[in-house]
Amino acid sequence: MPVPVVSVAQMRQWEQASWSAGRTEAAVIARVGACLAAWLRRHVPHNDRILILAGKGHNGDDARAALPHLQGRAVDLVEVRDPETALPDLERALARGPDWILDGLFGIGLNRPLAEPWCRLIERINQARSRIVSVDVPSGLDADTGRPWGATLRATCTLTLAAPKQGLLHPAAHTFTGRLEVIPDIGLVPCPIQSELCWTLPEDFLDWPPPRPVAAHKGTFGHLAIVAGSTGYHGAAVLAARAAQRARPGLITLITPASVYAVVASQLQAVMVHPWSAAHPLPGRYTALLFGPGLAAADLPAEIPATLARLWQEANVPIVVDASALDHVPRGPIPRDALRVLTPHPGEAARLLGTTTNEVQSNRVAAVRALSGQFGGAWIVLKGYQTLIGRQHGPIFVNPSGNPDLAQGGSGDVLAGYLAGLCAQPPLQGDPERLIRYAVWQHGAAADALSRRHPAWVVEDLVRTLGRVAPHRVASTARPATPTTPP
Ligand SMILES: NC(=O)C1=CN([C@@H]2O[C@H](COP(=O)(O)OP(=O)(O)OC[C@H]3O[C@@H](n4cnc5c(N)ncnc54)[C@H](OP(=O)(O)O)[C@@H]3O)[C@@H](O)[C@H]2O)[C@H](O)CC1
Ligand SMILES: [K+]
Repeated sequence: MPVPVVSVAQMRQWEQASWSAGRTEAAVIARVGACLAAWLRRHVPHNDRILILAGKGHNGDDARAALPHLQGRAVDLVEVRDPETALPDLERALARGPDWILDGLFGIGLNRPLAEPWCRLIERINQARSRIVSVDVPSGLDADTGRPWGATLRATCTLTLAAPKQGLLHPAAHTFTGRLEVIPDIGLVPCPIQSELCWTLPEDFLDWPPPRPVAAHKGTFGHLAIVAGSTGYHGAAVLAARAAQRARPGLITLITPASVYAVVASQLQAVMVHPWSAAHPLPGRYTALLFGPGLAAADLPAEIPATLARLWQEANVPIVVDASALDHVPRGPIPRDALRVLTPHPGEAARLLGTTTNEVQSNRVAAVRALSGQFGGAWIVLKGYQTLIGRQHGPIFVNPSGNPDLAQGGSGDVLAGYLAGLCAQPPLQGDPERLIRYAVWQHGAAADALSRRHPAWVVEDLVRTLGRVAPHRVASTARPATPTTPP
């Protein structure tokens, strides 16, 4: 189950509900400590030195509770109840050159500006060349607003507990949180809070996609039609088709303008390729359609935008629209019960909304709502850091996977192809929300798996890795799943 994004007040409410139901603080803190240690054992090389900073509140208790689970590791603990008296101990510990710092100075209990000695201490820690892993919240950050209370630790990674705090998702907070990860199960009662924003967890996909029936054949898994590519952009069509293959629909047909037919067709084998013709039956026998990517050249056949506009308003099959094809989607109502998905990046979203990229980025949730509202309640995948998935009404899901190595031409084509390849499969069409969330998560998780192995990967590597990352439970003691070696 995805977890809600919560305010500090809501987190306190959840805490109180847990204590009222008989859960104890001591048990929760012990569990948090074990989870933090599990994360450190998984990510910190064995000979690296770890410094634990334990503050005066429960955030400090959490960090301290990791210690018993880190036997055999080089660990120092510094208690920081007062910034001035703790400074000599801190300096001694920093002189030992910790590779990692577990930050348990302040969590959601920080409720007023930090005095000068605290700010100096925090800046001193920032200057050390250690990777900082913050417990729950980077110390110094207001967990509601995402703004510093004077000074804030700059974490490489923030392990937030039970649910993300709303301030951590604020653009102003990103430089302090580093990569945001959620440790969902810390022993509280089931979350009593509902929220507009929900955070996708890898474990949401432990049982998804469902196993294939033993007697299934390629007809069981549908037939995707991709209309993509044009002069100068033929590679986008090839990438989308190859990524669609990784989703494993029964069949894929790629329809591409005659000007690039030969070059596109020569790069694909299992995918059937046809030159564009207005006479090609659409939706015909297809179980989903993808329009875009690469439909961008000035000499694009005029019937392609017209066909997209007609099908968008009439066809009963799922339609995914990406990249330059977004400009040809008609506003207004869409057929009831037919899946429609738009996958803009922030620049495309801004163009569709008649605003600026900065405006979109400053309130991404509002951009999703507005776009979906304009396009008949279609699903919107607003790409970028923490991709958002949602519609005009209902929950909006934040995707946790992916990293800056995805910022390269073609990665969007790959997402569109993979997503459409899943949309084409009748056994998966009954749960569009999970389908879209899975496609986005898998795309980011494949990038994360590649980046763990070597940073200089390219989009072609992404296509090979897509679909191979097995979802795992966060902060279990097991190692995270890594993809099998691409062929
Ligand atoms: N939410 C949960 O269900 C659980 C959270 N846990 C962890 O606990 C912290 C929150 O712990 P808490 O003890 O409430 O507060 P902190 O540890 O964040 O802060 C410690 C104290 O610091 C004081 N404070 C506040 N502002 C300042 C300031 N500007 N300068 C100096 N000191 C400040 C404040 O005490 P005061 O009496 O001085 O106001 C705080 O109490 C949460 O983030 C999780 O890590 C547990 O795991 C249990 C479950
Ligand atoms: K912290």
